[in-house]
Amino acid sequence: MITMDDIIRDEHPTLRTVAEEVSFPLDDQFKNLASDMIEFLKNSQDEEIAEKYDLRAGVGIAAPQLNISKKILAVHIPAELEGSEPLSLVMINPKIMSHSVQRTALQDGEGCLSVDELYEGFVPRNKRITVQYYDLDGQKVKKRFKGYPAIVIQHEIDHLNGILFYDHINEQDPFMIPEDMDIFE
Ligand SMILES: O=CN(O)C[C@@H](CC1CCCC1)C(=O)N1NCCC[C@H]1C(=O)Nc1ccccn1
Ligand code: NI
Repeated sequence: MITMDDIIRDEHPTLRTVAEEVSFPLDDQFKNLASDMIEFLKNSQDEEIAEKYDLRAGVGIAAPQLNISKKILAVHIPAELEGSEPLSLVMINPKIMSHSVQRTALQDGEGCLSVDELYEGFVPRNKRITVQYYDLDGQKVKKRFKGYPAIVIQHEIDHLNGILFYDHINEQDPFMIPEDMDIFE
């Protein structure tokens, strides 16, 4: 099972590396990795398991955070989460095909399981995105996302491109709200 010891932390070079596309048919190792990633997110959201294995609750994880520089990400947003639809999926070779001009940012900013320091400030994200990706069976999928799921997916796709959330925070005024951005409560 994946624990916090498997998650690399900032300054590790893999976090700043553009990950490689995965080829199909998918090796079993990547199928196993994908299910391990989803299992980690579920475990991290389970109070007892998280307590037992000292897991930090997470709603998304990308393979580079496990020092695997491949374009694989997992998202697991629980049904109980206020203000979001539930979402549980694995994306392989994801690409944002189009997005809204309108942007949004989480009211409390963002954190990252690979970043132990706190970076305060709004992280501007596209409000709506259309993502093309492959599922574990190699099926090509094209799907639109908005709201909290769209924010999580953008945070994870950033990891595949060596980008960390604080790269997006305005240095002069971390809490500035540009004209085209709203705050996601
Ligand atoms: O790349 C992936 N990561 O770095 C894990 C991150 C991904 C999210 C950060 C902002 C958008 C995606 C993550 O999940 N967090 N960031 C650090 C600590 C908190 C934790 C979190 O938001 N947890 C959570 C939220 C709601 C319900 C349950 N748990
Ligand atoms: Ni992260």
